[in-house]
Amino acid sequence: MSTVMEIESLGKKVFASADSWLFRDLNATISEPAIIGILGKSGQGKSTLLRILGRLLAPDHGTVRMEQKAMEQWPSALWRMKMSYVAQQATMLPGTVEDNLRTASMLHQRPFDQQLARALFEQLHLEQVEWTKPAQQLSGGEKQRVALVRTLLLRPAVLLLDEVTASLDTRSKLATEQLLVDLHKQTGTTILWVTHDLEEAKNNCERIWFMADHQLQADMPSHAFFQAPPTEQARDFLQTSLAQAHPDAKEVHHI
Ligand SMILES: Nc1ncnc2c1ncn2[C@@H]1O[C@H](COP(=O)(O)OP(=O)(O)OP(=O)(O)O)[C@@H](O)[C@H]1O
Repeated sequence: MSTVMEIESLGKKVFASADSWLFRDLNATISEPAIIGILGKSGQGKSTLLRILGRLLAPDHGTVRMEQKAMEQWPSALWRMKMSYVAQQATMLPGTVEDNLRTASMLHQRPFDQQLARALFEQLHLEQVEWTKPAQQLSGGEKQRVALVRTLLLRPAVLLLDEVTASLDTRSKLATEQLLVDLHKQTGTTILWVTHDLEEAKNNCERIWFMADHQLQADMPSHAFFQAPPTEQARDFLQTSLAQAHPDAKEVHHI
């Protein structure tokens, strides 16, 4: 099987700054389909990385290869269909829920798979949502899940998820996590999953990428990362995140 993705010396400068890098010299190879959690403090460039991978932003250095072909050699629409970004703040297109579902497929010249859309709605507890409803009237959590379904209908090889469970209640969050894990198992979809929820990363991700100090500091199996965080920043990050999640705990070693 060919490599899923290679990231080569990728860099992005801080806005309008000639020599300050948000991250630089980022290298990683995803040699087989996986669910990878991307962790790091706020402002490390996790969303920016996903947006570059999804070709919504250009890098200032380096490139990304998919199927051994550099991103510049791909038509951008085809790249975006194969490697698709789902934003934290879901943006609904004008029109109804059904318009939203159909438009994404239409734009990418894919037949609209109504059966799959219905099945995904059911799995994500969206079956009560009328397809004739104006999409702008959905709640934040409904928009987030509809945006995910809209993207899944394109059957991307790589899903780039930016805190997609952040505005969901527990039941919807667990259903979404289960759907993503099942999808990976059944179809071999690779998932790059930015999250601030350590339990979510620990329970669902096989590998962890940890971003700190303008670099990808760790790329390792999830259990190893949580059991023995490899750098001081990683240890601090886990301690701080756990202390925030469990303010009553006296001392937290690792989860
Ligand atoms: N297009 C861009 N070019 C350069 N810098 C950017 C760009 N977009 C965002 N930034 C800056 O990069 C920094 C990191 O933003 P980003 O949202 O990628 O971090 P993050 O790690 O995902 O943070 P959070 O966990 O809070 O979502 C911010 O200071 C932001 O202003």
